[in-house]
Formats: sequence, structure tokens, C-alpha cells
Amino acid sequence: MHAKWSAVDEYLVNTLLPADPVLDNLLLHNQQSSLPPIDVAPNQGQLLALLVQISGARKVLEIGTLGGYSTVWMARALPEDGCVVTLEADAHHARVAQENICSAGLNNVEIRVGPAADTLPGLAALAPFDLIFIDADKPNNPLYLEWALKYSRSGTLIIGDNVVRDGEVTNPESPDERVQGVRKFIKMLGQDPRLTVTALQTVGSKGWDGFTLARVK
Ligand SMILES: C[S@@+](CC[C@H](N)C(=O)[O-])C[C@H]1O[C@@H](n2cnc3c(N)ncnc32)[C@H](O)[C@@H]1O
Ligand SMILES: [Mg+2]
Repeated sequence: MHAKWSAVDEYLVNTLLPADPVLDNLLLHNQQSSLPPIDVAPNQGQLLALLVQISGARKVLEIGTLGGYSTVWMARALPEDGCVVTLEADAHHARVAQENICSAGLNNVEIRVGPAADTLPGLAALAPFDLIFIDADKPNNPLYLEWALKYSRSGTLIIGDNVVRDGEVTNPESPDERVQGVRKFIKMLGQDPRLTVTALQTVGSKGWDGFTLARVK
């Protein structure tokens, strides 16, 4: 089944998305730098870019940079005065991301290095953000949602990545802390009267997963 999911993704990406040597090189550089291939898929990157544009976002906050693949998708979609602030705990990942962002010719991205729990409190002066993409260590998703809400305004979009985890998200007894973090995150989203929220499962080149999409009322 997975082979077919990947084949469909390949077909859709090749048919719908323009060839993009900058992003191809970015992924190659990530691979050569031994980064894990856990970036969003190209069609999901394009979805993030579309969400930036549809929402008219100018200020984007990303939690979890890796090599900056999703960062570049969002940064490119911004208007001229827009910016992405992206948080990364791993100094090597952040260095590779910085190189990738320079190679992509972008000057609207700021990487803050350190555990997001430590760097988030320093972003108050930049808030509110218009779009917040949560894609880091999943056990901390509940904490990141609290910060996202603090740094939001009416209309802010909050996106949570990798919330299905091969279906394991339905298992309340899961010993996996990432699953437990995501389960608590989803419960918080569902119970928060400030949010309109949905979630979608996805299959494709990245397996079986999904994301949440919330809008602050
Ligand atoms: C799934 S990857 C991000 C993928 C990226 N958003 C993309 O799609 O191209 C998660 C990243 O979060 C980082 N990370 C893990 N724990 C973190 C923390 N406590 N604070 C900030 N970043 C963290 C990891 O080092 C990793 O680079
Ligand atoms: Mg992800």
C-alpha cells in the first residue's frame, strides 16, 4: 500500500508543482549533512505556502526547523514585509538550515537556536503571529499550543504536524510519549472555546500521518 501512496504523491507533485532545483538542493544538502528525512512532503509544503497566502499572513512562527524545508516554503509565500521566525534546538540542524536559507536567497527568516521552551518566552515583542506551525518534539505540543495561543490574535492559524502517527494516536495506552503529547494537544484543541479546529489524515510519501488546523476566533 505504501508504494501506491508514494506513487500517487509523486504523480501529483510532478504534475502540479513546478520543478524546483532550490528545494531539491536543499533536501540533498540535508541528506549530505545527515539530517533525518522528516521534513514535510512537497505537496504539504505547498499547502503551507497556500495557507500563508490565503490567510494573508505576514508574521509566521515555526517551532521545529530541521533543515528549513518547510521554512523555505512559507518564507517564499510571504509578502515583501513578511518574516518567519523559526525555532530549532539542535545547533547542527540550525546551521544546515541557515546555509539552506542563504542558498535559497531568502533574507526574511530568523532562526533562534535552543529548546523552544527556552526561546519562546523571548518572542513576545514579535507577537502576534499570523500563522504558527508546530512541528518539533511532540511531547511538548501541549506547551507549544499554550504559547501559540498567547502569541495569537483573532484569525491566527495554528497548524500541528504529525498528529496521526500511523494511527497510534487512537491508543490511549500508548507508551510513546510523542503519541501522548499529541493526544493531549488534540484534546486541548478540541476543548478550547477560542478555536475553530479540524484535523486531516494524510497518506503519501511520508507514510500515514496527518495534521491539525485551527483558527483563533
Ligand atoms: C520534524 S522536524 C522539523 C521539520 C521541518 N519543520 C520541516 O518540515 O522541514 C523537528 C525538528 O524539531 C527539532 N526539535 C526537537 N526538539 C526541539 C525543541 N525542544 N525545541 C526546538 N526544536 C526541537 C528537531 O531537532 C528537528 O529538527
Ligand atoms: Mg512534521
